[in-house]
Amino acid sequence: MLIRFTKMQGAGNDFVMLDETRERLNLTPGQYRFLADRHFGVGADQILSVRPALDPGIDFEYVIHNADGGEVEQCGNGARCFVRFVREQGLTDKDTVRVKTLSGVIEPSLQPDGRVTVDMGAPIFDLARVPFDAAGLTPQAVNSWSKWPLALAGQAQAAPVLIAILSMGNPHAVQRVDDVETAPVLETGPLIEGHARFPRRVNAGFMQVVSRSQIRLRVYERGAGETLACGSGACAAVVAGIRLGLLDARVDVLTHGGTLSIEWQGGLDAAAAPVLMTGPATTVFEASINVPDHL
Ligand SMILES: N[C@H](CCC[C@H](N)C(=O)O)C(=O)O
Repeated sequence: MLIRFTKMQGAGNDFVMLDETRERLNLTPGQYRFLADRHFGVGADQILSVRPALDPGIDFEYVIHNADGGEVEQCGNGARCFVRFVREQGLTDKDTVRVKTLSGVIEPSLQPDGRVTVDMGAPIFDLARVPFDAAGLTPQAVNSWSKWPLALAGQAQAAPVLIAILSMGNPHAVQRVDDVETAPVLETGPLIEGHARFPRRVNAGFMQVVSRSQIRLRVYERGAGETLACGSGACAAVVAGIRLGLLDARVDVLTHGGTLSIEWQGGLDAAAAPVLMTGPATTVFEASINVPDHL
């Protein structure tokens, strides 16, 4: 099947964009994996499909598949690329679009400086909705925020202590490290991602606090491995830092792929405040690829 696609990236988190507004491609998980494959396909962290909205007041639907072929609920960097894509493809003339994903509605907006701001909605702290199975675990209570030691199989080093388990529509487990460059991201990231206490697996964030307005972040993503940036992961890390009293409301998140600016006016008494993320969204190239039919 010959498929036309657009390759995009947001802070180095890269995507294959598919326009399904006129017809569904009905791809299989194996075909999504093929598109994401950096040797046999196009190469991407996620495949993002644009579909017509079915609900009034919603402009588009947005379907996200990780490189492993699994469908997921949210993708922050992808949301920024999404709005640039629908504008460049002439699918809308709006600067702000309302987009429905598996986890709800988000609103990416094109900014005059070329960056894109996304209202990512409010973080979700209810562990059952992350989901996280806390049965038998006793958190180390810190203020009103719990720290969760997470025993990892076969690891000699001490169990990492998660300072935050929350959902940005997709699941995140955040820990604080002294130096992201020496943190065991590739060793413990996969063990956290697939840990049995996360029934739908999890994105594992490693956050280094530089100042009250700057962090460095690496994320071992569910279904994609370590990416150059993770938008929803940046939101989760900043929310965690603010809740612990380590960060102010506006934080620059330095990732290997670029800088994301996150703002959250939430806190212990305003947890329902939305998280705003601003960052780049770039079109790399457009092309077509022949996707094998039986994958
Ligand atoms: N791997 C993530 C999806 C993409 C998240 C990331 N690309 C972002 O920018 O939010 C998950 O399985 O939830």
